[in-house]
Amino acid sequence: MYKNVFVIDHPLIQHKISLIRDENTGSKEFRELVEEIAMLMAYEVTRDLPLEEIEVKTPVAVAKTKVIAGKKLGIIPILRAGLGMVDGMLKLIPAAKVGHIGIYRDPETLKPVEYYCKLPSDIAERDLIVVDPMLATGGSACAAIHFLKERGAQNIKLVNLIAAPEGIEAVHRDHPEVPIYVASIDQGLNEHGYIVPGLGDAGDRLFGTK
Ligand SMILES: O=P(O)(O)OC[C@H]1O[C@H](OP(=O)(O)OP(=O)(O)O)[C@H](O)[C@@H]1O
Ligand SMILES: O=c1cc[nH]c(=O)[nH]1
Ligand SMILES: [Mg+2]
Repeated sequence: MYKNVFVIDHPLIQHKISLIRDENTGSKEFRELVEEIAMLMAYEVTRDLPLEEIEVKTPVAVAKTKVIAGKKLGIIPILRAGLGMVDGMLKLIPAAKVGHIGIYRDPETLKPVEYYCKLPSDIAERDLIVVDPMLATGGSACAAIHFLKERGAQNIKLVNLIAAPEGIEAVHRDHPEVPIYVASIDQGLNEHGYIVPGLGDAGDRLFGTK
């Protein structure tokens, strides 16, 4: 439907997305599920990593076999809610470095407000995976990607669990080359800028606030 958007419809991911949508799912289970979904999504998001051939001596013979070709990766969670996806991603790509960008959405204006940034020093040489469970208006993701580009990042992917069409369109408008990986594209936004049906406030549900 959208160009450069990958909806990951694996049954395990879809099942777990249904569980985190449920308002009766508590913080402990919500956190565990977000981590698991992030790990499963990492499998798809890393599908295009380049390989190189090496030789490995097995107990029987020398095998010509493949390993990932030394790509440097970075995982960039948008705080707070993006933190919930980091450990799941790191389980599959443990050598990745992690850079944090703190952004919250002003509840009145819905505009992103930046409050923290700590990135690996070689950010410009890394392929970056920006993670945040929710893509609503797209303001936070667009700001984070803009911030990374200002610091030299050239190869950026965005990974969200649930996206609204408005957010996808905003990212496409501002950063058309950035592929977006999502588990669901929902109906849209309500008058408070929440994704419908969505799952509510991902940060609050992860950390038990509000
Ligand atoms: O696409 P947008 O309209 O910008 O909305 C999405 C943002 O809103 C949420 O963060 P929130 O502002 O609730 O901060 P938090 O993670 O600290 O709870 C979410 O985790 C995204 O970062
Ligand atoms: O539905 C939404 C929208 C923005 N942020 C969230 O956590 N949830
Ligand atoms: Mg929040």
